[in-house]
Amino acid sequence: MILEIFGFTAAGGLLTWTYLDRAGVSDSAKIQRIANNCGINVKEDGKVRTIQLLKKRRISGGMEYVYRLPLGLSFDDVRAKQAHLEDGLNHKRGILDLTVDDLKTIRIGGDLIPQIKTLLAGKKHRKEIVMDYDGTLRIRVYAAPMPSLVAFDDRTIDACGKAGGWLICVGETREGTVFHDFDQIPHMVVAGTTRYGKSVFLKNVITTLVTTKAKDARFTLLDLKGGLAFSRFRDLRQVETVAKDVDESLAALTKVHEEIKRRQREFLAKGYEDITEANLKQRHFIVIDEGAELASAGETNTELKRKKAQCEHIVAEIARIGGGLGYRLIYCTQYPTADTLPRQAKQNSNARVCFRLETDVASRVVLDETGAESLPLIKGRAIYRTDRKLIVQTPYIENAFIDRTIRPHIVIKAREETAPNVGEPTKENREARRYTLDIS
Ligand SMILES: Nc1ncnc2c1ncn2[C@@H]1O[C@H](COP(=O)(O)OP(=O)(O)OP(=O)(O)O)[C@@H](O)[C@H]1O
Repeated sequence: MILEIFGFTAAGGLLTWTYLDRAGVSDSAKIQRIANNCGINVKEDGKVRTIQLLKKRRISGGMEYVYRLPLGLSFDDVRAKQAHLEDGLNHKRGILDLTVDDLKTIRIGGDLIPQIKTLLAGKKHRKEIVMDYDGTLRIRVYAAPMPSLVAFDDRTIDACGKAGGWLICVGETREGTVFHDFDQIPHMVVAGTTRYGKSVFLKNVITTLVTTKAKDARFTLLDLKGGLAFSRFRDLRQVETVAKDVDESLAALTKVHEEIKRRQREFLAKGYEDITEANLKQRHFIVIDEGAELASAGETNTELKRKKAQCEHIVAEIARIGGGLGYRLIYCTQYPTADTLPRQAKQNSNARVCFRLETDVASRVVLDETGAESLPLIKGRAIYRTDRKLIVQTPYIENAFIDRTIRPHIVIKAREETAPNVGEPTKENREARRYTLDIS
């Protein structure tokens, strides 16, 4: 039960509540007033014109208001005032999400005021708004915020497995769970400022696919943040490499590139158009975190610059031709700029998962529009952009859960201790490569 109150007064130990069932009416009037007061308007022929309400409807968890924008006002102008709209809608008002069971916890014989204060403290919500523009301005007002924590558990993996395809769970929206199918959209860009959930999201993806596609998934993991985030996956049967620096990344990418070229020749010779026609079940994921470390622009060391440029070239090739051949690129960065997000990777990645970013410029680099800079300061909150744009709370996966889940897939691997050279083995690098048996 959602009770909306205009405030409560405690008089003589009694609490007076005003119950309201016409939130929609008052919110539309408020939006109009806030719009006028905070400058969501333009002047035309001496008259002030603002947004004009066309219609409204109930939606799950709130109301949607549809407006016509006056000529000369852009969606960005309105979005810049999102905080004004939200604060205005929450002015002197709170939403209490109380259940009958909550009320039953109050001990009538006890001191009522402290009990009620404690109960209300945990139950007060702010209204949240979400805005969209599709020729008309849509403002959705939700009575309660989205969940700020969604747990990743066995049910998350089961839901992906049961649905078939190469599904992973992107997160929860207000309307339900959103999945991404890597066979429908092969490549993905993941971006977001530090500590908002990129690595956790990548771990969600790997853990899911290792479990649901145990036989067919393969991974090349480039962990340029020092190898810490992906090291737990190192000994999985499905994992080819965990590269930790530019040299190791170049070696791993070169190997993938050679495979791609080989497969391309094979498909050409056999007349297959793509992986589906070739009826190959295997998919090879190349996961790069942090992509900016491979950017050659700005690198002052000549040798390193050359290696990074080679890496960039291969990443672009994977993005351009890899999809149809069964290769999937997941490119992750916290510093999205034209230099750190290669054009081919971006153009060929029709899925973007974008956590909060510092600026609207960075948001445009990733999403081609602003928005990521105004996501709330909530870890795991992201925009999932395909042909549509959804705000999701990505699931939080615990390392202990990952370790338990992937344990059956761990194998004994011969680990290469040094791989100084890339490409065809020479006498020197054959000698330099030694292997140790790693028993985990
Ligand atoms: N989906 C989530 N739900 C709730 N909390 C999360 C979620 N994802 C991440 N967090 C929290 O945020 C912390 C940082 O997450 P993560 O390591 O994924 O950040 P990151 O974006 O990869 O940061 P960096 O770029 O600095 O490596 C986690 O340790 C966890 O506490």
